[in-house]
Amino acid sequence: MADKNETLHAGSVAIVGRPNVGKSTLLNRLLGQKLSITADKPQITRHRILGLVDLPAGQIALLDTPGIHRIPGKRALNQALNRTALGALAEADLVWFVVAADRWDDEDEHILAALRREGLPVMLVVNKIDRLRERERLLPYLERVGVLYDFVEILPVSALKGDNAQRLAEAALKHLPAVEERPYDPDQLTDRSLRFVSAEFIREHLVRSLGEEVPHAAAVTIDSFEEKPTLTRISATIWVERDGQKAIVIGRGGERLKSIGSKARKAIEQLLGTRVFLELWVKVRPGWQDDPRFLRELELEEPRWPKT
Ligand SMILES: Nc1nc2c(ncn2[C@@H]2O[C@H](COP(=O)(O)OP(=O)(O)OP(=O)(O)O)[C@@H](O)[C@H]2O)c(=O)[nH]1
Repeated sequence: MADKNETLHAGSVAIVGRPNVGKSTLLNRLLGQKLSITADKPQITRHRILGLVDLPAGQIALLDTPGIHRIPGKRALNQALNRTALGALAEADLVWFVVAADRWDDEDEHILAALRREGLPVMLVVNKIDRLRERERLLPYLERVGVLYDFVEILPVSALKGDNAQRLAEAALKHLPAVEERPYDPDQLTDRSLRFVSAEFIREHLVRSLGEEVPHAAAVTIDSFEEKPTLTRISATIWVERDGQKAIVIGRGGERLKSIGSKARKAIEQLLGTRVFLELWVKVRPGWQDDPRFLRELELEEPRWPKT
């Protein structure tokens, strides 16, 4: 229950923005823990990931979403990513529209047009302020973009360094519905299974260790996941579209696959709090990005948040 004098607020906030703008980094920063995968390559987030932020004044169900592309192209995967991102808006009470402090382009414009159509309250989150070499450029930028929409608030932040991140969460709460009680279990981090998050951590290290082309052609599924008190045994498959990509992922003498496995294992051990035995396989599945059944296997269908 809320204290007598304190009003609790709770609700969902969708984090939207173009690819690579820092949405997942912001989610992880506010959770104080890694949940959503990040990389220095666009379009890494493929799912709607929910992370729960529990604060003294309330709770925020943060919805991280795939970067929205202006022109998604013909591939079923890309279209599904855009649908997922825009679909999160239907669940949201408030939107964080994330843009970069040093750039505003057509893709931002396109997303803003979609937000206008939805008519939800929108906070403009101007990220990566740590990258600005000349700080005096920030104010004119904020003035210029601030008039493009009736934003409920505009906040410059650095998701990477943490500047203003806490203020952003506190400011968002004020725009969420007042509630009698905390709707979520404060100990619950996400609506995703540990199995799902583990597959994502493997994909993160895969993406990080490869060049530009293969990451988008790669997917990860978990074949088995056996939890024991001190050891978790995981067997997973990395799917690619062509034999050449399989060879790249495995690397000379299996070195690359070994390194991906070792980094992913450490990340999963942190998440699970147990030792992890991780077995990785690489298999070819031509055209998986256009195979709706396989996309469903990858959980591109959204789960529902289990209310407590
Ligand atoms: N300098 C700086 N870099 C940042 C900041 N926030 C994120 N980044 C970097 O930007 C890159 C992309 O970050 P992500 O969080 O993966 O971006 P995203 O918007 O989730 O990307 P998509 O999955 O493509 O939608 C990573 O290399 C981050 O480390 C920031 O505040 N400052």
